[in-house]
Amino acid sequence: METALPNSFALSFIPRTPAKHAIASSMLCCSSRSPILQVKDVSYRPPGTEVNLLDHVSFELPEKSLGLIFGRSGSGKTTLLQVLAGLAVPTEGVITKENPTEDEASTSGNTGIVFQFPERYFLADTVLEELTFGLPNRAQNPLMQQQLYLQLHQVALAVGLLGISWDANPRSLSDGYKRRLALAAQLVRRPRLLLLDEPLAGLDWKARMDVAKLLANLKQELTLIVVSHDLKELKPYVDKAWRMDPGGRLSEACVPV
Ligand SMILES: Nc1ncnc2c1ncn2[C@@H]1O[C@H](COP(=O)(O)OP(=O)(O)OP(=O)(O)O)[C@@H](O)[C@H]1O
Repeated sequence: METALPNSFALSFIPRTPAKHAIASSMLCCSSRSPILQVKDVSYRPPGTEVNLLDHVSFELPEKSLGLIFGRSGSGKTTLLQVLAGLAVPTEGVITKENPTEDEASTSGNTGIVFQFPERYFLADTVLEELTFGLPNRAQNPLMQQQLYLQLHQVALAVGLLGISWDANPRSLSDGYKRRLALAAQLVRRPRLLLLDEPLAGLDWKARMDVAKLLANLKQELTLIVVSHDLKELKPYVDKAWRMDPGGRLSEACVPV
């Protein structure tokens, strides 16, 4: 079933530049852009423990690029994403994120995180509710409501969700669409930096290729850090890559495939 949107919304929708043919930027090209994220000497030790899970991690990432973090299981990749998202506080070091300008201000800070297997945590019974869960209630204000619809449409277009009904139960979608929905639920909040933990995990071949291309397209609009073991699929779109070694030591590296 086609996605139903109010006519007033359809008329007011002005599409963004189509993001169909994203080209992986070279590292040289990226280095001329200003960093949106700078991480300096960050270490992390969980409260009440003696073990450092991150050991003096330093790196920076230019805006509108895709950074990949790979490495052995248990080396600290997810821990780094949690620290970058503000879910854990570094024991040492500094994380600097470029502030959004006023008109770009997001609804929930400028960093989004998509956890591994995000569809396991769907909260709502319809696609629309899942996308808008936790957003401020705009029902009483027609202008804000229209802005929300515009935002939803742009996001649905960007992640390829327009072919499904807003009323569908998120759990009834295919695995690929579930992953798109989870991604869209973050994008609706308009992050400038999006962190993704194993975005291709558990997907079949076709869905993996689709989601990898989708991430490449998204970097025309925002900056992405992806933790993944799926190097082959992501390599064509990676601008910068780092290897995490056991003990939470991060170093810049080429993608080894
Ligand atoms: N709160 C905690 N206290 C102590 N150790 C922890 C805590 N959280 C995670 N760890 C340990 O820290 C290490 C790093 O975990 P993390 O999940 O960041 O690794 P990872 O590289 O993402 O692994 P995977 O690729 O398997 O997802 C693991 O050995 C894990 O058991």
